[in-house]
Amino acid sequence: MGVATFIATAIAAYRNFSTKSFGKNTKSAQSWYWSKNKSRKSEPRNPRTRIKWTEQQKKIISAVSAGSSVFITGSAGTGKTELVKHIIELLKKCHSPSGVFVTASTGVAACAIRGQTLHSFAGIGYPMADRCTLLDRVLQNKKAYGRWNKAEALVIDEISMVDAELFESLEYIAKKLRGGDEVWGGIQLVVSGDFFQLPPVFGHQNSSGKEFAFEADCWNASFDMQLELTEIFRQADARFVKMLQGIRRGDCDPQDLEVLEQLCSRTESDELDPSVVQLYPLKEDVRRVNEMRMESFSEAATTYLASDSGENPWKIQLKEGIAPDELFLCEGARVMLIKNLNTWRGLVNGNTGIVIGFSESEGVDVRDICSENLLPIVKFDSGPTKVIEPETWVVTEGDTVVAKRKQLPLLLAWARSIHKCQGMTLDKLHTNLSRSFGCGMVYVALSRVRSLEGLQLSGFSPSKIKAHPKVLQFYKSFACEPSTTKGKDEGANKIRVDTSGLVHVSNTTNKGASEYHFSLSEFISSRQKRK
Ligand SMILES: Nc1ncnc2c1ncn2[C@@H]1O[C@H](COP(=O)(O)OP(=O)(O)OP(=O)(O)O)[C@@H](O)[C@H]1O
Repeated sequence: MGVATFIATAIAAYRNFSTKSFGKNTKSAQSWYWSKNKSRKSEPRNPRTRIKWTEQQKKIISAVSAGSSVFITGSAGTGKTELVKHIIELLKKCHSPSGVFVTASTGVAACAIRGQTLHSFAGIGYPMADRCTLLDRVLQNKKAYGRWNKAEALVIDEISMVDAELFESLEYIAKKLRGGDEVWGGIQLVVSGDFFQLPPVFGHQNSSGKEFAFEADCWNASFDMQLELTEIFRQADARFVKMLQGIRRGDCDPQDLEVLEQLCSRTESDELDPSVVQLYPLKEDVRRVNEMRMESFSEAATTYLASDSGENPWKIQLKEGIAPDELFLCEGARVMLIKNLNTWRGLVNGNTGIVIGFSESEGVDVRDICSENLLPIVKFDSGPTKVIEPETWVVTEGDTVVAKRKQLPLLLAWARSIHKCQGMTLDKLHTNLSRSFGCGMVYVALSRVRSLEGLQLSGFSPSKIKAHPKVLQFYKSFACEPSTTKGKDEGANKIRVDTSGLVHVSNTTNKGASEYHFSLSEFISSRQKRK
């Protein structure tokens, strides 16, 4: 009881502290274009302080405060990353800050939580090898050895892209280096991600046929608690949430399929709106579309070259992160914000807008990234207009900043790859899924957008919706459905397309269940006839 009260008081004190430390930054407010008579005094407090944690999120916060290792999972937009960011601060208060290591499976995800990639934290080098070789490499790497010994807590975000072999090897290394029999050598683990999203990039089966991290022998022993967050914040429309839940599990019922087909035909008949972010499965399509759009402008572009400090391999991670090495902008360029600047005014990661001009940089000298010392003025689709100043991305090792990148928090936004959109929230998107491959890709693409109204589709076919059978099996242990989902409609057809392209239509009523099988072409032509 005493401990619980202490923890509750500590959390409350921490929240109070973090509330006070927010909203102090008036620097960015200076570059606002104020609407007439608006007093800066009326500027509302940063709403990040207004996040009201759900009971599930609170449960996780309490468990972490009590020293438990947790696995946080849940659909896209359930607040995993938001929660992880809060937990990182909490861990730094529970442990010594230098003993808390923040990592993610990819550079983009790592930069989003101000951490480093799991690979670079571990110091295991390349190429992948058996666990004994990896351990040898760490032993020869003084800094990596130091990190493993110093670690009191380890955060791993976007776990879906970490394979079983890596997870097992890291646990082995932790145990060997730190001595004793405790799993992960006693390190408190906070792991987050959704296995229905993108699988490991170089996902290969090890000799025992394992792919996903949850297949690692040590997976269950690694956690005191595994919890699936079920309240979705990104989308409010129950119909869209239900559709996304089906797609996440590799299903799509006839009504949803009809909606998706309508979205496709609407897009085909419309000229592609350049204000809409285009998501592509392949990088080459992203590059082609962005370059093509930039070339259509006659004026010369202003160049912004990222300014990096620190040493390799940390600097290399920044290159793999979200802020680009080079950014070419001109009036009319479509851009997307890649940092939260002011949540209250809707200037958050993923917001899109258009460059309407450039302003001589007065307060801030930006000659290190732009020889012309110019800053772009962006008119955001959500309304506000703002001069965009450079931001800094850091790689931290424990509490030490080991590399920094200074760049504008903008990307050309006509097109983007699905792999680099994980974690994003978009108002409008167009996704061309004709070259979609593998499991989870359709789900990741579609779940970025807030509403069906903001979604345009092309190249879609039901066979692109894929969920890995092992992932489906794994999630059977998390029994509950998202709370905004109304649950399975009794008597409604459920459609599943298997990897061979065979369509399975099942119908479950309280009188029993039936299942029918069609080839994809039979299924599509029968649906066209129905129309
Ligand atoms: N308790 C909460 N109350 C209100 N909004 C929340 C809460 N938790 C998270 N959010 C908001 O929900 C949105 C989605 O959160 P977040 O990006 O953390 O989701 P995620 O589960 O990590 O998604 P993804 O799997 O797509 O990366 C964010 O705008 C976040 O601020």
